[in-house]
Amino acid sequence: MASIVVARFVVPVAHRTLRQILSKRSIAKIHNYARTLQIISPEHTQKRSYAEKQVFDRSKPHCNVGTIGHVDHGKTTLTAAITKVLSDQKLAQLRNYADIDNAPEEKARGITINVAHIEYQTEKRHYGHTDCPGHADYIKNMITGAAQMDGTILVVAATDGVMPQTREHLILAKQIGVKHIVVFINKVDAADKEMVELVEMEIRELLTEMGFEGDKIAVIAGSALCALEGKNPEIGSEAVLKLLDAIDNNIPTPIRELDKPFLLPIEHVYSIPGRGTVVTGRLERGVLKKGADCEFVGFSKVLKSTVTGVEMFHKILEEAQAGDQLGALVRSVKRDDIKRGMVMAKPGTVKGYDNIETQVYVLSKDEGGRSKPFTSFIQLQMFCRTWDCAAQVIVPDKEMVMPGEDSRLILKMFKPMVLEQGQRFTLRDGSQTLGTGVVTKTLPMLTDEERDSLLEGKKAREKKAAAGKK
Ligand SMILES: Nc1nc2c(ncn2[C@@H]2O[C@H](COP(=O)(O)OP(=O)(O)OP(=O)(O)O)[C@@H](O)[C@H]2O)c(=O)[nH]1
Ligand SMILES: [Mg+2]
Repeated sequence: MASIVVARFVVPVAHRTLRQILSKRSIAKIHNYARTLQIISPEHTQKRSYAEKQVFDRSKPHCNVGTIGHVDHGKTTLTAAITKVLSDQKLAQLRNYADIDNAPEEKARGITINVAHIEYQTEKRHYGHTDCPGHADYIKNMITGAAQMDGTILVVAATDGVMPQTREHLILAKQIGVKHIVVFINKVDAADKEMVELVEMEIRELLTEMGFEGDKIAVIAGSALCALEGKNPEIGSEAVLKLLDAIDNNIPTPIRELDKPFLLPIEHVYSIPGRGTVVTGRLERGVLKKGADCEFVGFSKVLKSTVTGVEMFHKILEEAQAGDQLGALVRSVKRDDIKRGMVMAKPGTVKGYDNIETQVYVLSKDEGGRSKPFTSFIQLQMFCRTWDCAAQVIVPDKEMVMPGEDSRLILKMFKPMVLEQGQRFTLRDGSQTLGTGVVTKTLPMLTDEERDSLLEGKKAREKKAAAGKK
């Protein structure tokens, strides 16, 4: 006991000193370890996010946006300018350029993501804004889900026009499912009017080429630097306000999870004598009511049933809402018919897939990933919601994928599982996490021959491994 008390006092101090020496990843590990030993309270490590939560204004709808675009086109300057213009109206706290670029300490599940998260409000909405310093960080961020943008601000400098990364960022945004874009043509203080018009035409053409509505997308021209420095209001602060207005009106507020059909990833299944089968889990979305028809989907199965009771902490509920940890009593299905990893959903709203296209960020060695590249036909374990399933990987665009790189991958799964576009998952290779990804497309189901060949390949590998052991 005494040692725990001493440790509670010593560790936070030691932590500060250690921080200067150790990498962020090792600190995260130490935190986890210390928390397991109960010598650091979760509050100690989460102090900052609690403070942030207190100021979170729930009276306005929330929307996540961010700045993308070619290097040096002014993404960070624009981010700072937005906070400057809104701070004049008491709707944001001013964040200087240096503040934003010096805040690379965000972490998501042990992966360090060098982005700055900024908060501001307009009259209409509350915003979370992600400014990504560089190309690789932006991609990693989008894929790992740390920045799930509901819409994005594409920044293009009038002095340069469309550049390779403008195009590349747009392709990625589209691939990952960002549907709403507004454009800010920046640096108009340094370009003439014809040039600005030309750049606007060029952007609209590019957007159309990429499958966006190029003619309709809002394009605002201005100067982030002027707005930040409080000069030339017509191209400075006024342009930024116009941009914010375009964001308010062109990026729809995402549908709240409560409005969607219910979905419960199953964690456990129990058989309760005299009552029947109960499934438990955290309701991912929607509202679950007693009496609702439901469907169990996963591991090649689809079973229909009805929810006859909903309970939370052993108390009966009329309905559960997204986020609730619940137990649901279901009619006429046996315990052995259902298993962890299946999904209980409103009938007809989800489907099993075994062939999907994904965008995956492969962890570098420093981030805990593998040190060697991999090629097609590697077999990995895919973890998603409460399930995991073996999958064979096809690398469609290149010879091999290096650690630290992102890549399009086709995953052929051994069993059809519930998957949706935009769903995040993790890929593991034995006990090592290889990468994290997002489902970008579901593809036609595997044929019987394809599935047989997957299984044969698995058997052959197992045989080889067994022979190796002997
Ligand atoms: N003339 C002029 N310069 C600008 C304007 N906005 C930004 N700049 C300058 O452009 C340079 C790059 O700006 P940043 O905001 O760092 O660009 P970025 O897009 O965030 O760059 P990366 O994060 O490195 O991709 C800086 O020197 C800015 O001062 C503008 O409106 N006019
Ligand atoms: Mg920047």
